Amino acid sequence: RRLKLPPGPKGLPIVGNWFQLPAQRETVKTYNRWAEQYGDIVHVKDFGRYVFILNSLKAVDDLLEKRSNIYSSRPQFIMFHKLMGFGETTTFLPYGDKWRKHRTLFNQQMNKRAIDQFEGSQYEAIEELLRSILNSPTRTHEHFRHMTGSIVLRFAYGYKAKAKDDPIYGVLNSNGAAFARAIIPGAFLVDNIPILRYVPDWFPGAEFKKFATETRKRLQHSRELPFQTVKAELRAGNASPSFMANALTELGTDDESNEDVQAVKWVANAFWAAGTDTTAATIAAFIQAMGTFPATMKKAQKEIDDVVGHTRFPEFNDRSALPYLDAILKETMRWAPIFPAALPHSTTVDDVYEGYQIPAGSIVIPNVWRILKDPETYPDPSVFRPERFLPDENGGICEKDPTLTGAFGYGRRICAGKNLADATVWLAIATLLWAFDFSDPRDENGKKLDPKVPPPPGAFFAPQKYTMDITPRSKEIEALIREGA
Ligand code: HEM
Repeated sequence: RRLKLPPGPKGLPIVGNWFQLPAQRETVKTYNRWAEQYGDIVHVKDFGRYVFILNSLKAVDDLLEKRSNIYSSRPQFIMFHKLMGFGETTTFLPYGDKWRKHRTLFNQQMNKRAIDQFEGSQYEAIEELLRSILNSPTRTHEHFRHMTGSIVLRFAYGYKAKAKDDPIYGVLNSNGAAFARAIIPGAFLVDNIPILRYVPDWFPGAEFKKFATETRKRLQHSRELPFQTVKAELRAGNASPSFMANALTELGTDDESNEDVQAVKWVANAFWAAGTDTTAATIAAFIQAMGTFPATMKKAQKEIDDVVGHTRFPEFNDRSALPYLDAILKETMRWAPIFPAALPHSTTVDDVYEGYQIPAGSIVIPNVWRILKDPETYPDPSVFRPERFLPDENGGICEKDPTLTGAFGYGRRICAGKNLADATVWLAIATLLWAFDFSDPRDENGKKLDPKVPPPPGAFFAPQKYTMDITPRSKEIEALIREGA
């Protein structure tokens, strides 16, 4: 404790830097400004909590990767984690046995063989996407969400969503607004003045308790409804293969007092919560890049035409023959990382790094945006250039794979669904490039989009709403899309 803390902006007594913390505005801009001023590791204080922002690949590698045994917990907030109940989801569990159980369940379902079993539902979802784009090309964002949502639902529960307005979406999304509000540190006073959680519900100013109770109820319903459906199907012997059906069958019980059954329910829910918008946003960023960089799009389409032609849909088996597409996938995740600051980690014991103290319980935030836009690692970072990930004339690849340097996070908390995300995004890239030409992305006022993709205001990169010209690449392809495979 006698060691100094890393440099950072000066705070006020008691509240620390609470007023300067970016909440949902200017997150990356604020972190970058502090990085310029104070260096690779910046310290700020949020009331009594120590917060460290890591601004370089070296710092995240040294701490979140090499010391991941002590940098893999999550900060815990009273409102979000305890009162609303989000603290039980895989993503926000503290490091420990419960979290390990969740990750084991994830790993069993996220290996390549398990994902391959769901290829059929991925093909169905992508074909529906193509037809939807043909019919209403201005509503791509909605189509992407339905596509990724239906894949995740098939995967998690064996449920086949009928259309974009399937009632299950309403149930699973019912907490979106509450989540977005509560995830902002300090959004509720009770987080910084914990004793407030004990004020009676009728007390003036205690509306947060009602808000928390309602959120908790909706969260429980979104876990229960699909669970009860799969349970009934299993008992009737007509359950489709899915994560939940397989896991319950393996456990040999659906008894809800069993801890393992509870874990299965939460993990299935995390598939939805963590896997739908993330994947859809990545695909939206990809077509924005294609519309903005037409030479790259043409080059990729030539590669696909040579391997696939216009008389069949691309398939996963084509992947090894399409190296440029893999490079496009990596470049999409670098160019527009959808979690510009990943998710905050926290430390479980006191640590020392480069002569600075990092107390147990500190919040540690990786500045992913800065790392993936560092010109030392990725020259001309704002340019979408997949070639950076292909072997150069000496056969070496000089630029680091962004799926390993931040786009999926770090260490033991690295994205639990990255194999499914990789498969879905790859299939979307291959099939969309095979099917359509994209051009002239523009915002809602018809203004051309900034090709440099500015950092998002908050902690999640939801590509801004845009439209673009989307046209089928040939009559044969259009006919195939209308017919289906
Ligand atoms: C392109 C799509 C996706 C991206 C870019 C992405 C990115 C991320 C990132 C940055 C994190 C935080 C890692 C950290 O804290 O260091 C994360 C965590 C997580 N992701 Fe993903 N993700 C994607 C898709 C998915 C999918 C499809 C699923 C599941 C079906 C999923 C499940 C999870 C879970 C459960 C966690 C929390 C892991 C933990 O805390 O142990 N993600 N993801």
